[in-house]
Amino acid sequence: MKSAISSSLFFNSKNLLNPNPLSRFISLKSNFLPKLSPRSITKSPSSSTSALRSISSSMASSFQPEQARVPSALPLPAPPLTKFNIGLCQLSVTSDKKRNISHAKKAIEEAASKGAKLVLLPEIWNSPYSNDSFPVYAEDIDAGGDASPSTAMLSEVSKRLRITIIGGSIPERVGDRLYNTCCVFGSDGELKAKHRKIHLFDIDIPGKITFMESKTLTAGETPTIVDTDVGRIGIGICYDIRFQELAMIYAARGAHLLCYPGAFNMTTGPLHWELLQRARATDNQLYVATCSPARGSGAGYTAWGHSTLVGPFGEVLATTEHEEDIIIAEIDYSVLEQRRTSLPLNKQRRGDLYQLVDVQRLNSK
Ligand SMILES: NC(=O)CC(=O)C(=O)O
Repeated sequence: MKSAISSSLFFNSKNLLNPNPLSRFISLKSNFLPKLSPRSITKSPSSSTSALRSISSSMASSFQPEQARVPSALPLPAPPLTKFNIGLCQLSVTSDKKRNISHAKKAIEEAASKGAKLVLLPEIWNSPYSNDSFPVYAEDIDAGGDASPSTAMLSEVSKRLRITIIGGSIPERVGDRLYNTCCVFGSDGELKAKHRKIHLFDIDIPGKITFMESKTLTAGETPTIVDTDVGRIGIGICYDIRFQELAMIYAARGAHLLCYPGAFNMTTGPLHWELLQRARATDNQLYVATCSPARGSGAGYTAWGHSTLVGPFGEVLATTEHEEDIIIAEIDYSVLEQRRTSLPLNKQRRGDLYQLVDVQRLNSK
């Protein structure tokens, strides 16, 4: 792996040994709290009101937007490319792994031939999405070659076509553990980052959907943000999109774009899929791209489909229905600055009232 920010900038094994990773934050945070004199702590209601007034005036004077994210947000880096096309390959997935790999390869080639410089694949595109299938289809990604035909294909195609690929996800085997893993390949064919789904999808809505990824999978332990030829990209897999703190951490680390390979379902998809993408994009004023498998007939798990690109104002820029499709859409990072200038959320946060702690980055200091 070359330039995954998660491992190069922010990882520090010495600090991970700290038994209380939040201890430094707790002492930091106490500096932001208004100081209460013993006289302002009283049982009388009227005095409480005046104590509250004095708290709020002291807060107003300690307005510290730059402190709302701990450590403070990094400036948005200049991307190597301001404007480019992204390709979202909404693929049909079968139980034939060889077919899935050659099918994905053709779709990537088609997206590149239509001008995509970045291609995003769906969650679990080389295998059916089921706990029975994960162990059977899992690959040893680190061993590579014959042990991981899916990622060998991604590496070959990204190098040959000189494009960046966010390789959806596949089941990964590491010893006796299985992960739901997304591999990012640079335009030189090198594996730049590997994201293991951090939040496992365990859901039980009686009569609608029950699925327990934790029966077979192990959760990943690190956020993944990676510098590529097409900007700084934060990665999440499907259920990870529900956890806004992850997206906020990526934004604070200077992400231009968040990519979520995902396979929402027929119960949550109609209500939540687009809503969550637009929320992550609007709150963080960046691009969000998602890619789902196509809806397969007769499959045990029915994917919602609707792969989408959302802009930094929460606008749906491109989307599709549930069948197989390849979406080609333009990303223009100059819009990020425009949006952030006209609606400067980053300068308006109330660091004296609430804070987001990036535990990994804090520990690496
Ligand atoms: N499949 C997932 O990981 C998530 C999902 O379908 C949901 O959150 O709903």
